[in-house]
Amino acid sequence: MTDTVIEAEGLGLRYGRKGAWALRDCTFRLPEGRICALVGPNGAGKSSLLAIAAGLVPPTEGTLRTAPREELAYVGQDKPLYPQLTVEETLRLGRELNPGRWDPATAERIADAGGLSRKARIRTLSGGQRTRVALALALGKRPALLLLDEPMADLDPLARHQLMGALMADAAEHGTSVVMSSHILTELEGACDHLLLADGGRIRLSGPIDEVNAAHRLLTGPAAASGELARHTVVESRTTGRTLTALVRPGGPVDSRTWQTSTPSLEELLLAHLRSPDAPTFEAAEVRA
Ligand SMILES: Nc1ncnc2c1ncn2[C@@H]1O[C@H](COP(=O)(O)OP(=O)(O)OP(=O)(O)O)[C@@H](O)[C@H]1O
Repeated sequence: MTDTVIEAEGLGLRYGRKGAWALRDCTFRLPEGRICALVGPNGAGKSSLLAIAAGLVPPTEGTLRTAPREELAYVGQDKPLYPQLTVEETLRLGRELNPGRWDPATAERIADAGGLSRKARIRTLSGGQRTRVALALALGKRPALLLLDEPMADLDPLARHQLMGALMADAAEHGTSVVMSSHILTELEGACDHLLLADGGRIRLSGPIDEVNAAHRLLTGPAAASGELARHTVVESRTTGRTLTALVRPGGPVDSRTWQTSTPSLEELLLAHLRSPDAPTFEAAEVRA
């Protein structure tokens, strides 16, 4: 089994003693070196999970084991930078705070690619420019695990594309594990190789994207044959006139005389799960404990 960079067991979090559970019964494993997409609707618990992994919030119940703090970098939604410092001073601070780890070339490459003046004060930067400086600081730390909470939300499409490319190249070169939450599926598809779907505080899909995809099929066939679906795990099924379309996890061979089958796109797969909150969870064989 590959080494594990995050292992959560029965993880739960509630804010305040009487608050609702933001996370509940989360058990999953993330193998080292993956680029993991953490997706889910608003309020699913993505930020809460990342905050626990970053050591910012203790879980209310259960455990999460991960890399030691000095090997973690976290970029949250509110990028806490010192407004009065310049870009250059901020990077210098990064070096001072991470003795023995700091990689100035990487940090400067990420910051400079945005055309930022190193003399510019943080308070004069736009939201997207601050994001770039925060990512430069995070990558300059040479982390074993990079935790990113909606990192690209305030970047323009060109900057997003460029920064995502730089991030992926850097992670591949150094074998960095990355967990990245986002609502922009196109940003994740192609860039990520591992998936965690959070929904209602639970993890509903977990595993390598290839394996998650391969476990699902989209079936189209006559509505009258709906009884045949009983042998499969049905995530979602919809009937339009006499035609039935279903997203299933096949429990055996699918009869090709009755059903047209195709592999769902990542988006189809995620949307079908989100529309069907009661569909059984899926954990790829590779990440089962
Ligand atoms: N500081 C807080 N105090 C109280 N409740 C909170 C706090 N932060 C989050 N919550 C609650 O915890 C739940 C999970 O929130 P969280 O921010 O982790 O979700 P999310 O998946 O990151 O959402 P989004 O996509 O909107 O950023 C929500 O119901 C939210 O209202």
